[in-house]
Amino acid sequence: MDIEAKLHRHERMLREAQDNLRETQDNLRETQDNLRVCREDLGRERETMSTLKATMSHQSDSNLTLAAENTALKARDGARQSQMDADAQQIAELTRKLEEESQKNAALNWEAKENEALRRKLHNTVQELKGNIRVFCRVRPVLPSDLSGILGGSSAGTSVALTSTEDIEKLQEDLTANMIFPDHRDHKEIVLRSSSKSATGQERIEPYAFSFDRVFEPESTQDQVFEEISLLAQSCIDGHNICIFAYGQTGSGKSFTMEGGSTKTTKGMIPRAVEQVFRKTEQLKEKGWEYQIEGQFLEIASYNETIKDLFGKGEIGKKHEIKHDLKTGSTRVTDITVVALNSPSQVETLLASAQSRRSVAATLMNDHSSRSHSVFTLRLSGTNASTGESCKGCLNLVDLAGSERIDTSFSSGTGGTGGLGSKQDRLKETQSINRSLSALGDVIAALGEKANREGKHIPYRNSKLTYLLQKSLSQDSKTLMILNLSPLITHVNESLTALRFATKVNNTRIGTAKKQVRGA
Ligand SMILES: Nc1ncnc2c1ncn2[C@@H]1O[C@H](COP(=O)(O)OP(=O)(O)OP(=O)(O)O)[C@@H](O)[C@H]1O
Repeated sequence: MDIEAKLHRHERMLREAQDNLRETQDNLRETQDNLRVCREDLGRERETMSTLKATMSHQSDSNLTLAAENTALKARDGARQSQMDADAQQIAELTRKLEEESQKNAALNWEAKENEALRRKLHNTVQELKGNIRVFCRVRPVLPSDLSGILGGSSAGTSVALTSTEDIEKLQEDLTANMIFPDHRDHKEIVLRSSSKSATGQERIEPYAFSFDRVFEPESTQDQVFEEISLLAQSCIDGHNICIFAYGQTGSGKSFTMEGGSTKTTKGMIPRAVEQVFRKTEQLKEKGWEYQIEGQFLEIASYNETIKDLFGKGEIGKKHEIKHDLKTGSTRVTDITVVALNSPSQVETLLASAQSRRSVAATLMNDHSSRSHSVFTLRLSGTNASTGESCKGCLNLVDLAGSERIDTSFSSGTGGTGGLGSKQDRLKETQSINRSLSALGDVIAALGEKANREGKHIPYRNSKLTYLLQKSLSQDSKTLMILNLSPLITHVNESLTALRFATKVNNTRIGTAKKQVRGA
C-alpha cells in the first residue's frame, strides 16, 4: 500500500508538475506574445522618436533662421526709428522754415501793396509830367485802293495803263505827299512840304514843320502805337478818367487805329486797351484788388447830334439824354445799354456786332458812320479789401467824324443819293462836324486857359460830344489826341489844316505838364 500510495502520490505529483509545466508554457507563450508586442511598440516608438528628432532638428534650424531674421528686423526697425527721428527733425525744421517764409511772404505782400500804391502815384506823376494833354500823329500807308481809281480807270477818265512794278512804284511816289520824319531818335517831328504858286506864277515848295509827343510813320504797327497808349490804359485802372480821340479826315485811318482789323497784329487800340485792362486787373487780384468793369458804345450823329446805342438792340427812334450826377460826379446816358464786361473775347464779340450794325447803317445812310463820332466807354471800379482803398476810372476811346474841309467835302461829289445825299445836306453836315470838332478844340483850349486862370468857363455844352465827355475832359483827367493823316498828295491841304488844329491842342498846357513845342 505504501508503494501504491506512493505511486499515486507520485502520479498526482507528476500530473500537477505536468499541469504546472503547461501553465508555465502558456505563461511563456503569453510572455513571448507580450514581448513581441512590446518589441513592435518599441520599434514604433523608435520610429516616432527619430521622426521627432528630425522635426526637432528642423525646428531648431527654423528657430535659428527666425532668430536671425528677428535680429535683422530689430536692426532694420532701429534704423527705421532713427530715420523717423531724423525725418521728424527735418519736418520740424521745414515747418519752422515755412513759418519763417510765410512771415516773409506776408511782409513782401504788404511791401508789394505799398509798392503798388507808390507805383500808382509815380505812374500818375510821370503821366502828368508828360502832359495831361498829349498829341500823337500817325500817317497811314498808301493803300492799293488809293491806286485802284487810277489803275482801274475812274469816271474822270484818268485811267492809266501800268505794266511793270516800277510803273506802280512810280505812281505810288507821285501820289504820295512830300512828308519827312527828321527826328529819328525821339520820333516827334513831321515836315510836310507843300507846293504853291507865287504871284508871278512860280512854283514854291514850302516846308511846314510840326512837333508832337510822338509821330508814327506809315510803316508803324498797331503794337508800336499801343505801346505809347498802354500807360494811359494803366492810369484808368489806377482810377483816372482818360479820353483818347482819333482825329483826321475821312479815310485817314481813325477806325483802323481805334478798332483795327481782325488779326492779332492789326487789332486796334480799343481791343488792346480792353485786353490790357483785363490782364492788369487780374494781376492786381494778388494785391487784394477786385474790379468791376462795364462798357457802353454809342454814336453821335453829326448832322443832328442824336445818340445811337451801338450795344443796343437797334430800336428805332429811341431818344437818349446825357445826365451828369453832381453828387457822384458820374455821367449817364439815359436808356443806353451798359454791359458788365468779363472777358476780352466778350468785348470782341460785342464790338464786332456793333461794327456790323454800323456798317449796315453806313450803307443805308450814305457812309453815315464816317459822319458821326463813336464813343466806346469802359468804366472800372476797384476795391481793395485788405488796404481799404477804392478807385473808379473811365476810359473813353473816341473815333471822331472825318474832319473834311468844307470846299473839298462840298465839291467832291461824294454826297451820294441817300437821305443826306444832296450837296446842301452834305454841306450842312460838314459844317456841323466842324462845329462839334471846333467845340472840342474850344473845350481843350479853355481847359488850358483855366490852368492859368481860375474860374474860366469851359464850354462843354456847345456840343453833345464835349458834354458827354465833360468828366473825362478836365484838368484831373488825361487826354490823348491821335491825329490820323492821309499820305496822299491830294489831301495835303486837309493834312495841313488837321496838323494846325492838332498843334493848337498840343500847345495847350493843362495841369503840371510842361511841353516843348515847336510851332509850324
Ligand atoms: N496804318 C494802316 N495800315 C494799313 N491800313 C490802314 C492803316 N490805316 C488805315 N488803313 C486802311 O485805310 C482805309 C481807311 O481807314 P479807316 O477806315 O480807318 O479811315 P477813317 O479815318 O476811320 O475813315 P472814316 O472817317 O471814313 O471812318 C481802311 O481800308 C483801313 O484798313
